[in-house]
Amino acid sequence: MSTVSPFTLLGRSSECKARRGQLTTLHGTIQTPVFMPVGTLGTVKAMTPENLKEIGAQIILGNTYHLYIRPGHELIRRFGGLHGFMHWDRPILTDSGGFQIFSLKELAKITEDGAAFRSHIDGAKLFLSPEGAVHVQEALGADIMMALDTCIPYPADRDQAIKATALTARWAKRCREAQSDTGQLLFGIVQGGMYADLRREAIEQLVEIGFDGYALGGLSVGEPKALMEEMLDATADHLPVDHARYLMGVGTPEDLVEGVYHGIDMFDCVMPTRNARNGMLFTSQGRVVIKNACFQQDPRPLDETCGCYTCRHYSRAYLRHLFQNREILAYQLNSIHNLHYYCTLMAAMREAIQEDRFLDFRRHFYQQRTEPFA
Ligand SMILES: CNc1nc2c(CC[C@H]3O[C@@H](OC)[C@H](O)[C@@H]3OC)c3nc(N)[nH]c(=O)c3cc2[nH]1
Repeated sequence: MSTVSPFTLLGRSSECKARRGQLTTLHGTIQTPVFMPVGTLGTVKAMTPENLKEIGAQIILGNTYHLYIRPGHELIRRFGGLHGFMHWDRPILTDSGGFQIFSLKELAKITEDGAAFRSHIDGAKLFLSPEGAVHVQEALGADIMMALDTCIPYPADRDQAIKATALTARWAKRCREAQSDTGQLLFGIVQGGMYADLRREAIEQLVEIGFDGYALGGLSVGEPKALMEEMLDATADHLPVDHARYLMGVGTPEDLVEGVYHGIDMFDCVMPTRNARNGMLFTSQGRVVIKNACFQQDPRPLDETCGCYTCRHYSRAYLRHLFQNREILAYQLNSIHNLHYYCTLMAAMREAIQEDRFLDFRRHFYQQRTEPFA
């Protein structure tokens, strides 16, 4: 497989580990740090591809497990892969399903060969080997594929973490060897539970195999924030400096700022879209719970400093009215705003790193907030 890294380091903060880079894929080059909206089932919920481009989304996520179960990767292949199927012509990253299979608990049986599980939809017996997970993602046409891993739950004892991390490394090698020569990128996933030494060992094993980028998995799985930060601080800069670093499933706006501070390049999280549908909106001053009665006659936009379509055209009173009536437009307008907030936050961090003023940016980011996000 290609040994030249598709990631280029463009700049680093002189005061911390924050870095600015770009990642070249078959469907274009991504400026990092970057937030990736989650589109598990081949759609970022309530958003059209045009909405996504307007809010600045560079790359979106899909999920192998879910798409493999329904509608199936062969159908999607026939429709031009995920790009053709969902009318998205920019990069797509697909997660391998390691997390979903781990979430199935007793519904999944993990062996050396792979993961046997029952469909959460109709109970059908299914199986995903590391090779199969790669072939499904090749059929989906993902620009960035993820190795099939076993995500370690929190808490997990050291012996359990050792076993799962070793299996993940053996599966990673099989994934790398199963790849066809399509130019699609493959990232390895670092496990190791909450044991920094196991994580550093896992990094060495994955770097030995050689991947196009490296993800920190097994975090944001219910551990205390301080523990996630401890793992980040102990491992992020043990990842190869000339490869992209992806922190899976993270996080709140604060998590993104702290992740960039620790040298992470890529993030994904369902929070902006899921919270949008629950009426929890992110603003530069902190969160707005739109159903609160205090917004009933509030003529102001969600965020006076925001330039998104929602903030340019609608009042808090109207957004509250839509949400209270469970109007479909509520989910669309709220999702546009929250994803615009996340993508704009990332663009501001890219600029701050470029101008070597990231710590100032980080201080100002916290000063502005009237209350921390959940
Ligand atoms: C939320 N916290 C979190 N997410 C995580 C995900 C993505 C979830 C996947 O599931 C859906 O989001 C819930 C999305 O589909 C996402 O991939 C696109 C992980 N994926 C893998 N393969 N391995 C991990 O160790 C892992 C850890 C996570 N921690």
